[in-house]
Amino acid sequence: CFSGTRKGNDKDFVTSLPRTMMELSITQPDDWHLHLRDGDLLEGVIPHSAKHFGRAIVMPNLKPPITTTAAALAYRESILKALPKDSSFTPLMTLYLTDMTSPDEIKRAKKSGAVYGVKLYPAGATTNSQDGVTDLFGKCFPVLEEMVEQELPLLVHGEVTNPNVDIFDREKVYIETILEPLVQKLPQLKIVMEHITTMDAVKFVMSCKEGSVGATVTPQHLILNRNALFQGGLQPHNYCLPVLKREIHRQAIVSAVTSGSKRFFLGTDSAPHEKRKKECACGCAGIFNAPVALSVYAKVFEEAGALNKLEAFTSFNGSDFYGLPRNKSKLTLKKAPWKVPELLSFPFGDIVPMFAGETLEWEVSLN
Ligand SMILES: NC(=O)N[C@@H](CC(=O)O)C(=O)O
Ligand SMILES: [Zn+2]
Ligand SMILES: [Zn+2]
Repeated sequence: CFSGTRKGNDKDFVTSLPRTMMELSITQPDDWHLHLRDGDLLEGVIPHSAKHFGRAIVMPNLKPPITTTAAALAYRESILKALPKDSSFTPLMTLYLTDMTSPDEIKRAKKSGAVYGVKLYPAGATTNSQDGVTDLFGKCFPVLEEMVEQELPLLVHGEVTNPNVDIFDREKVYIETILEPLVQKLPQLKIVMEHITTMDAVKFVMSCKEGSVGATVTPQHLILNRNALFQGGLQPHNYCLPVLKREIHRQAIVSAVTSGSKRFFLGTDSAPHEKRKKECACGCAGIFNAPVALSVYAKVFEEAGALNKLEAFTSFNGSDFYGLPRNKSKLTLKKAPWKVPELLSFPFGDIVPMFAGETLEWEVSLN
């Protein structure tokens, strides 16, 4: 049971008035890894992120990808236009790194004030990564050096694409063959290892200098293991990349984030695809978790007995890593059951959210 009062003391953020009405007041979270898409899909999904999160690092893997500052600025405008009227949600833009990206583009990106990171997709690793990097050290080194100069972090989808490497080992091999050498060669480069899925990633991040290498962690990689892909039949809505891993890896990630380490922060990797593109032969990778993400994180921290560490993970560590001010506003999480919709229907089609139709225990209460 929890004790404390809501107001008066910053540390007393948990209240247990009646036992059934447990509430947690936290600084408004940010989402440091988000896919907002574009067009109709953007308009459909953005309210779900804007409702809970103050800011988000917006991934650039559109078709075509956001490879220039000009494209990032235009994308930012379309995001702002798609926002609900009273929303103060702030999109933080990223550039999609290619073999052809120039150091000048990095300078422009920084100068724009709108771009907060450069995203590295190994070519072929994930959704819309076909224009990604084929040879990081051979083709992108001058750009990486310019990023050090401009203090722009490299955001990494850390998986090798070699078909001979087992899909469950792709993150580990990426760390060994790319990330460890990269940190050796360019120790001043800030790196975010995105959506980590293995104990190997936890160890790697912990082995680096705090503040120079961080990691985002998704709800799915904290609460599901790879059994969830096949439970009672093939489960396309639990399919994302990097793919879910063994239970021991999930436990290592839970330990890392609930330890209170500043190196790990919230990044949902909410990645909507239409239902018909998930429930088909050759379904897309990506889980639409924006509506449930905060509920899931709260449950994971509660089960680890670490609710007192939740706020740092959701609302402090990411902004501190990026060198941005923490949010000022607050958000309340209430321990109360709520049912996740089975389906979100839009004029253009349907989207199935993570945990569709299930009852979750923590509800975001919007005052
Ligand atoms: N995570 C996913 O499975 N999919 C993401 C891409 C990504 O983050 O790798 C997407 O854009 O759909
Ligand atoms: Zn990715
Ligand atoms: Zn992603």
